[in-house]
Amino acid sequence: MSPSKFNSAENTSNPPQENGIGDHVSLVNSGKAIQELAQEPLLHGTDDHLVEFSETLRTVAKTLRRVSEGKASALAEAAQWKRKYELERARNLHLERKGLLASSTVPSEGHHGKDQIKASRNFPDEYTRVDEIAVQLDKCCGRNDICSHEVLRCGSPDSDSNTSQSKLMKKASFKLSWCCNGDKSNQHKHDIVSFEMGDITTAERSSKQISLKWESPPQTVFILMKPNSESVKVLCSELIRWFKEEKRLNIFVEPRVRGELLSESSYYSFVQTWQEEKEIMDLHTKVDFVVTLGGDGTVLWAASLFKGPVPPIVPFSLGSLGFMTPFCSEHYREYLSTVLHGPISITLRNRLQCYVVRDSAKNEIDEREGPILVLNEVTIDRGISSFLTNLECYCDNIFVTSVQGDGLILSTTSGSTAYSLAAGGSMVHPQVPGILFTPICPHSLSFRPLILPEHVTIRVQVPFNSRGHAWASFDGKGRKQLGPGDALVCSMAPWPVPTACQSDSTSDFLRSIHDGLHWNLRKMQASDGPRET
Ligand SMILES: NC(=O)c1ccc[n+]([C@@H]2O[C@H](COP(=O)([O-])OP(=O)(O)OC[C@H]3O[C@@H](n4cnc5c(N)ncnc54)[C@H](O)[C@@H]3O)[C@@H](O)[C@H]2O)c1
Ligand SMILES: Nc1ncnc2c1ncn2[C@@H]1O[C@H](COP(=O)(O)OP(=O)(O)OP(=O)(O)O)[C@@H](O)[C@H]1O
Repeated sequence: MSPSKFNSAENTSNPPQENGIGDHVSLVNSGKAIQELAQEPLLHGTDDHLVEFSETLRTVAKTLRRVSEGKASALAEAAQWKRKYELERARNLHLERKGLLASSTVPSEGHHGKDQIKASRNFPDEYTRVDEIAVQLDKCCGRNDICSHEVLRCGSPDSDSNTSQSKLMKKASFKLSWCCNGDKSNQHKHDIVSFEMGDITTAERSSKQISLKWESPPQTVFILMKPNSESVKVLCSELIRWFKEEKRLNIFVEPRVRGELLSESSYYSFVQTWQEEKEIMDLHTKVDFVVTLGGDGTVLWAASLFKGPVPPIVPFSLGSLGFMTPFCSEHYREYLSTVLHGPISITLRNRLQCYVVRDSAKNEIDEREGPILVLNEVTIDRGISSFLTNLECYCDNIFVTSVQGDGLILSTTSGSTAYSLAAGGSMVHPQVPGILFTPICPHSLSFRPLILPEHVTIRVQVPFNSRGHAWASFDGKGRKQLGPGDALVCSMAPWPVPTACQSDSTSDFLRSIHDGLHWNLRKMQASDGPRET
């Protein structure tokens, strides 16, 4: 074997030149040398080492030849693709310029049209060329189906054609807005997203922390207290004196409470109340804020007095659980001074409005009776009946399911920690907008609770073939019997209950599930013991 051949074989392993053509030439040369080397007969001699060395060299030479052949074919293929790419691009350019020329000849297009006509005067030569190219293109990629029009166009680096391309590539514009079922007017429609280049982003979030800031000082307070509690009565009397003497507020109480106060002392004669039930309807127009002294039941009671808008409620805890009562009564002066001064965080608690529709009313909701508003939940159960309830449920007139069991709870998210929780429903932050659909003891293994969006209307119907009656109760009160054919229709009410927070909505919620329910309380595992290796 001659040293020159050694050298040429070695040269093939040199890094190829950057330039594609030079690269190719050096590959061809080294390829030849390799071929010669590979065809050289095996050395026959006495030295075994030399034979072994020669064989190794032949193997290396063969491998190098395969590599060089592969690279050459890859280069050829790349060149073919490049040409196809250029042909396709030229064709696109041609089509687009043709389009522009056509639009520029329309006289009503103003000065833009003139510019485009001027620019198009430079085209003819290129047109002839691109027309030729287009013919070739039809032959190559048109027939073989290998060019992607869109992909090539997006990847085009040609800055001249960028404007016209972006015109052709522009995304269709659209807008999103809230719309109400059956609402033909545009009254309740407004944009919910900001639209930028067709990308959707939320413009506002419904569960923001809400802050209340008084624009004029509050003047009237309504104090509500749970009945039959001596400690609550004592606190109520103390609070009334403080509001009157320190804060110069007008004070409203329930008629029962005013009677109790007056039986104690005539001092309380300034305390106001109402004579007739219908006056309660106007209460929200007279009262700036409400103070409740009791447990969650007193907050529910307070909310139930307001059939329309509800003033902000400041709930003091004098019960056992107190999910909705974050204020400790011992520090009432401090808390109430902060409330009077503002700003304060509030939780806007949604309520459900419920209508009982009798079969005899032919499915017509009697709006005159007004809805029953609930802060926690409406429950439809079997009452004292020993039969399984059978309730047909519809959501926006779409059949959801038949509840066969003890009943169904339709709960607000505030009520999610009450009866619904006991029936296996999830706990939900009170500012999450939604309606919980929780079965009570369903006679089915697969009936999991649901959470439906706030905007739906739910209808729970007692079927005509039902064996028994059902009973609806509202925040655990005011039971109404539902016979076969009767229904309960329920949707989100427009009047939420604003309750003052001790810190903020989320901290108060988390504190109440920790302190009230001891949620996920478990002794921490000791750090000593077995470890993963
Ligand atoms: N099995 C149950 O858990 C069950 C049964 C019936 C009623 N309730 C609940 O009782 C409520 C009526 O309350 P009440 O005080 O007038 O009756 P109540 O005196 O019988 O008290 C019921 C308990 O539920 C608690 N509660 C009320 N609302 C709550 C809420 N939003 N989050 C967490 N706990 C809450 C109260 O603090 C009280 O401890 C109903 O709305 C219903 O949710 C629960
Ligand atoms: N002003 C009121 N008038 C009539 N009933 C009321 C009034 N305030 C509360 N109630 C009712 O009294 C019951 C008990 O009230 P609440 O839940 O506030 O006290 P509690 O039972 O001592 O508290 P907890 O439930 O936390 O142990 C509830 O059913 C509630 O509806």
